[in-house]
Amino acid sequence: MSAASCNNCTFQDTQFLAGSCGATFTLFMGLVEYLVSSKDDIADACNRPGRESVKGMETAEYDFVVVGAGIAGSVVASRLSENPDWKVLLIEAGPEEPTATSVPAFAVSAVGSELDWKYQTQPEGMACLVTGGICNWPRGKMVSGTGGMQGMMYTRGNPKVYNEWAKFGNDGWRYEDVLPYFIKAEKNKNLELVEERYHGTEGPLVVQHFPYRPPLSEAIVEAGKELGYRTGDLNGANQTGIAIAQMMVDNGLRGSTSRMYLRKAGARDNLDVLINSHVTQILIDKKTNLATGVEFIQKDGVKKIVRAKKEVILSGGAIGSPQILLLSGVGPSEDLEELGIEVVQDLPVGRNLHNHVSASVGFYINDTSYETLTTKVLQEYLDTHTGPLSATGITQTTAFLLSKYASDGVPDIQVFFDGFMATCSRTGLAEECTNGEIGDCGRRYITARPTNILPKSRGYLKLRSTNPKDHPLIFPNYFSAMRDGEVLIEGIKLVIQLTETESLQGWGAELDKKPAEGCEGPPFGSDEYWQCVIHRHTGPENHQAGSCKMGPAGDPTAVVDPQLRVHGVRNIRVIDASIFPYVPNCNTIAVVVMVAEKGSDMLKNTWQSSDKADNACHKFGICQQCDMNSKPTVSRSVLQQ
Ligand SMILES: Cc1cc2nc3c(=O)[nH]c(=O)nc-3n(C[C@H](O)[C@H](O)[C@H](O)COP(=O)(O)OP(=O)(O)OC[C@H]3O[C@@H](n4cnc5c(N)ncnc54)[C@H](O)[C@@H]3O)c2cc1C
Repeated sequence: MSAASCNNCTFQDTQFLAGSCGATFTLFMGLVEYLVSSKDDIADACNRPGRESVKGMETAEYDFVVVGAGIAGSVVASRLSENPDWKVLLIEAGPEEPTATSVPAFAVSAVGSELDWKYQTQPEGMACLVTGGICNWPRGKMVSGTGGMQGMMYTRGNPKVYNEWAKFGNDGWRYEDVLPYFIKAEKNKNLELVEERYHGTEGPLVVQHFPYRPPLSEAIVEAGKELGYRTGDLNGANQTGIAIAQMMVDNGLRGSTSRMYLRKAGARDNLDVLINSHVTQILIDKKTNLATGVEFIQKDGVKKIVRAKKEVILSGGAIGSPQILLLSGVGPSEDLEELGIEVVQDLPVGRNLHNHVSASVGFYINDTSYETLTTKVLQEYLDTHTGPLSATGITQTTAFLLSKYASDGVPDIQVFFDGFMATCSRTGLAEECTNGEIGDCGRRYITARPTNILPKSRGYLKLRSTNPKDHPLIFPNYFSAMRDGEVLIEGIKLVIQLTETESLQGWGAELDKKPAEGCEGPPFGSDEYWQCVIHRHTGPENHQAGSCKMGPAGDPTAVVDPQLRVHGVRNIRVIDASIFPYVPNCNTIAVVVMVAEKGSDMLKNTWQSSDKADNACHKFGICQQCDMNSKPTVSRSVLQQ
């Protein structure tokens, strides 16, 4: 940790970059981190809202307590605090968002560091076999959440996905209902590249192309076009196609929701942001099933509680939110009883957990250029926020494709590409190759990652113990639906076709035919071979969802209702990726932000009218008991007086 300063402002800036590339690179990467963190325009120290303690917090009368300052929580806390009459507390387990996460090229560098919860799945029979069936599930533990360690790609998924959500009884979640919230959140700065009627220009979330891209990214788009795919807006009327994706980035800096929403709201007197504080449970009155606040442990180990007059909002993500509910007695009764936890409400919390799944296909290209993180590149970034450090190499190119199993024109495959990322330099010298050697770099190795984005397999999580610091037991059940593997193998074949196009042959693209470790038996390229690859070298992906599923009261698989309120418990909502009935066929952040915007409006609608009614109650001296959802039972005519 070091204190970063801007004029007279300071904050505890967590250093993670030096250790992110292995021991040989520590010195140079440490220097890079020091230089980046010293820049006031990147560190933004004066606008950091996080505090390790808040004076008078325990006696403070918060209206709302929001748990988790990740993608969703940062949006919810800033939207709620727009009402100056409401006092809002946002609690985050990790530290402030480190400065070096702002640099796009270090998109995923915090993975594996102390800023990562480092979840691991229980051994699986059909996935990640090369590591004993255990898959890594990185999740961010810092202000910005997993938003501080992700690729910044902005995609919304297919309109039909939301129409399906609504078909399950989720009124108000059709595409036409959610589109206004995608638009509300967005400030699109490349309108010339998109179909305008689907995009917003007034929201906090800046969306545009990175300032830089390596020429190969354009060649990949051309390859897609040769195969007959369209390019253009992948978030408009037609999702299928290949394009340089739009990204959440502004002025060459990562566009986390903490930077774009929370820091702007941070100066408000009615918003407190408490960091390094791990929420252990929600306080629920067992007689009334009413949530009254939360319990948490601070960094020094001291346990505290804080009260919420109106609601507790869980935005702890697809692992954190169900874990907190389970610790609070909300979950499958048989699991809770096994651990001796008193059951408040029997609900399928932690079930329906699922994720996209991918495989990696490597190929060589003719490119003798050097490592892109040189001292010159660093200087360019520090001066103008442009150049290779302001982007994620060819990872900014993506494709949404249809396998032969796709139905209704909804893409079931997304392809990501990895390479040309300006990270992990050993010396920063201009002639350094990607492997850290000095000299002739020869050919360059890049990978494509076809991903099954409409998986059918469903897993679950449950508590390991009653200790809130213990990670839950995670069982993803990858490939338990056979079709998931078949779709993925189709994706691999589509990627190979891409490399055979004139456009990529111009780069000398050549499939890496060295058999993957443990898959030497079957003939290379046969379905049997790819089966082996996907099971042994599974790409476990990072779009975990569904563990507090949204559905109407009659749905036995639902945890929250279409207003995001936990069934049968009063004054708790879940607002994050865990509420997705099923994960949309795209990267998940744009969707989480949409859910957070919509959830914030639901909270405002509930409580602004309730406040009005309360005022009317007091004015006319006729206060009555509140009903289940805390709407005062006061007659309309009184409100209209
Ligand atoms: C390597 C990687 C790359 C990715 N790339 C992309 C991409 O390019 N585009 C995209 O759209 N998506 C991407 N994603 C996915 C995306 O980051 C997540 O879907 C998104 O962050 C989920 O948002 P959330 O608000 O649900 O949870 P999170 O962002 O994870 O936020 C949850 C927050 O709650 C906090 N928390 C949890 N438990 C507690 C507790 N007990 N007490 C206090 N605080 C708690 C956490 O510390 C965290 O800050 C990527 C993810 C990863 C890991």
